[in-house]
Amino acid sequence: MPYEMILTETQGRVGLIRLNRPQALNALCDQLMTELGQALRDYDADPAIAAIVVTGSEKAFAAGADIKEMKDRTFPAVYLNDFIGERWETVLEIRKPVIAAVAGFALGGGCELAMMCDLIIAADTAKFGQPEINLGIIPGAGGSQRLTRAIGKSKAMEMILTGRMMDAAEAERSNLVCRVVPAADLIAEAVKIGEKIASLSAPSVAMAKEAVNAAFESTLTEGVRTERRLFLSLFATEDQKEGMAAFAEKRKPAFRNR
Ligand SMILES: CC(C)=CC(=O)SCCNC(=O)CCNC(=O)[C@H](O)C(C)(C)COP(=O)(O)OP(=O)(O)OC[C@H]1O[C@@H](n2cnc3c(N)ncnc32)[C@H](O)[C@@H]1OP(=O)(O)O
Repeated sequence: MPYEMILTETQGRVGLIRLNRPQALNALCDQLMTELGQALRDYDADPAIAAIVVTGSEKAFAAGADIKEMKDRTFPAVYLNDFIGERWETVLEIRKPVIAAVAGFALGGGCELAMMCDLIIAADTAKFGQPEINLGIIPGAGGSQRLTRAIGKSKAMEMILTGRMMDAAEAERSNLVCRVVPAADLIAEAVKIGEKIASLSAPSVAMAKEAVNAAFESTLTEGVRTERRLFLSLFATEDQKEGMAAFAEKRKPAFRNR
């Protein structure tokens, strides 16, 4: 499918999706979110791809939902059309690791999209925020929940109640992002993480993702139970035998994803 608002390219076994609506700072309109969802599904289904990087431009990862598109929507329209749910949560359905590579603004829905990804790597130019309060609304794509779990109640409350932005250094200190890198290195570093993941056993990668996500979606007891079930099931894979044999034999493992 030809895209108008995103660009896709593959680098080795990493699928790169670039939001490409520069005139609106990658504001997340319906068309962009539909295209993003399609590209994510395509890479998820592609056996040649092991990890996905979602990025924006130097100036903006995404400045949020498209305010101009959304401003005249009525309650029945947003409710009946399941605004947000319908298009925004595709990234949560993706089984392969999804890395958000954020430079510039990641605001509102942009910050929420980044937080729906499995990890966020940030350029030193990144700015995160949930400024919806300035528009007379609140976060609607999970920001009040995911930001609070990532950075804690007090800081999340301050950001969401005042609309204050957080720079990259603060985002790293607050555990919102895994790492901050110079802007010029952002894509290369994100792809490097994807390539490292691609070199590992796909079943263990998928189960590691499922186990970490269980920490967000269940109680500690349920999460530990999920981890245990996944951990034990990996002993049914050839890759577990190969990984441990390779360690004992002091050689590199040759994983076959089974
Ligand atoms: C997910 C849900 C449910 C909700 C949301 O996400 S609500 C949106 C939350 N985001 C915001 O409130 C951020 C809005 N944008 C800004 O505050 C500023 O644009 C900025 C601080 C990110 C950057 O300011 P700057 O002065 O550098 O650039 P602008 O001239 O303001 O923007 C350039 C160009 O982009 C258009 N733009 C920016 N953000 C959006 C947006 N979220 N929706 C639609 N359009 C956006 C902006 O209007 C301008 O275009 P025009 O010159 O053609 O008006």
